[in-house]
Amino acid sequence: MPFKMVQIGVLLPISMQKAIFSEASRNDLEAVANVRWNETDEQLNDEQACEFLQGCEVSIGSWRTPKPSKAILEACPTIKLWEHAAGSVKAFFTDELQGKEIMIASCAPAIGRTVAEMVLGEMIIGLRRIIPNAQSNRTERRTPVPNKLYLAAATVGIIGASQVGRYFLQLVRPFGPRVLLYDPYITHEAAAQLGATKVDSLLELCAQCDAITMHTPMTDSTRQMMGAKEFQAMKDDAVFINSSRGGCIDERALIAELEKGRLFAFLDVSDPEPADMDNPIRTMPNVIYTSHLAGGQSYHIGNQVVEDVKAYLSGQKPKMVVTWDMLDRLA
Ligand SMILES: NC(=O)C1=CN([C@@H]2O[C@H](COP(=O)(O)OP(=O)(O)OC[C@H]3O[C@@H](n4cnc5c(N)ncnc54)[C@H](O)[C@@H]3O)[C@@H](O)[C@H]2O)C=CC1
Ligand SMILES: O=C(O)C(=O)CO
Repeated sequence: MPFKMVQIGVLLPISMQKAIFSEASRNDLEAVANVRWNETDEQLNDEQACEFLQGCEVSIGSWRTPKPSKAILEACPTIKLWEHAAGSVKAFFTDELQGKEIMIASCAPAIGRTVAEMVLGEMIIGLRRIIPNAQSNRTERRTPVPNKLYLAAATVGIIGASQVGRYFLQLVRPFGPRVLLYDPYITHEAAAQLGATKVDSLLELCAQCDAITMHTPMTDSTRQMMGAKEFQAMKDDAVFINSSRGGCIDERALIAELEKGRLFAFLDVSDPEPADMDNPIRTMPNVIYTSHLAGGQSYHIGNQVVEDVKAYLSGQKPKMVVTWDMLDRLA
C-alpha cells in the first residue's frame, strides 16, 4: 500500500454522501485513509466542524458544509487538503486562506461531465425540433414543423472554454459539427487543439451558429454578455442553451426575441433562481426551463474525490487545484 493512513474528515451530510459516493468509491476511500464520516444529515456549524476535523489532514466539504473559516483553520492546523466536492469554488475562497499552505481542490471537472451530457441532449432535441414537433401533433394530424438540422450539418458555438465547455466539445465532436469557440482567455492554437475554431467576436459567433451553449462563470466581464444585440444577431431558428448562470444573459432581451417566435432556448439557470412563478420562461412554448438540474450530484463527483485524495496521498496533485490567481476567470 503506497499511501500513509492519514485522517480524513467528510463534513458532507449523509444525504450528500449517499448522492456522490457509490459503495465502491466509499470502500476505496476507506482503503487508503482513516475516514471520519459526518453521521448526521445536518449542516455542521463552524464550532462543530472544528471538533469534527481535529487531527484531519484532508477535509471533504461542499456547499452544505462550513467554509475553511478562520476558526476552523486555527483549530485544525493539520489540514493540508480541502476537497470541494462540488463545482464553482470561487465563493469558497475565504480571506483566511491567503498565505496558508492548504491545497483547495475542486470537483468542477466531474460536474462538467454531467452538465455537458445534458447540454448535448438538449442540443439534439433543439436542432431536431423534437419539442415543437411533438407539441403540434397534439392538434395537427400532420405536423407543419419541419425536421431541422442534424448536428453533423450544424455550426455549434461554445461561449467559454471551461471545464463544462471542454467536456461538451469532447462529446459533440464525434457528431461532426463545425465548432466555434468564444473565450478571450484561450489562444487560436489552443482552440484548434481542442477541435474548435476560436472567434474573436461574440456577435460573429452568434450570427454563424445554429446552436449556442454558454459556459462562462458569473463575473463583471460576463454579466449579461448575451444581450439584445447578441440575441438579435442569432439565426431565427437557432437553439440557445444556458446552463452557466442566469446573470450571464439579459433574460428580458432573450424573452423579447422568443416572443417574436424566434429561437428555441433551454435555460437551466435564471436570475433570480428559481425564476418567479410569473416569469414567461416557465410557460413559453419555445423555452424549456429546468431548475439547475444539469450539474446535480453524481457518482462522478465521489469518484473524483477518491482520485484526488489518492493523488494527494501519493505526493501528486488532485485533478483541479484552484489557486488565487485563477479566480478572476473561474466559476
Ligand atoms: N447548471 C449547473 O448545474 C452547473 C452550472 N455550472 C456553471 O457553468 C459555468 C461553467 O462552469 P465551469 O465549466 O466549471 O467553468 P470554469 O471555471 O472551468 O471556466 C470558466 C471559463 O470561462 C471563460 N471566461 C471567463 N470570462 C469570459 C468571458 N468574458 N468570455 C468568454 N469566456 C470567458 C474562462 O476562460 C474559462 O475558460 C459556470 O457559470 C458554473 O457556475 C457549473 C456546474 C453545474
Ligand atoms: O457547480 C456549480 O456551479 C453548480 O451550479 C452546481 O450544480
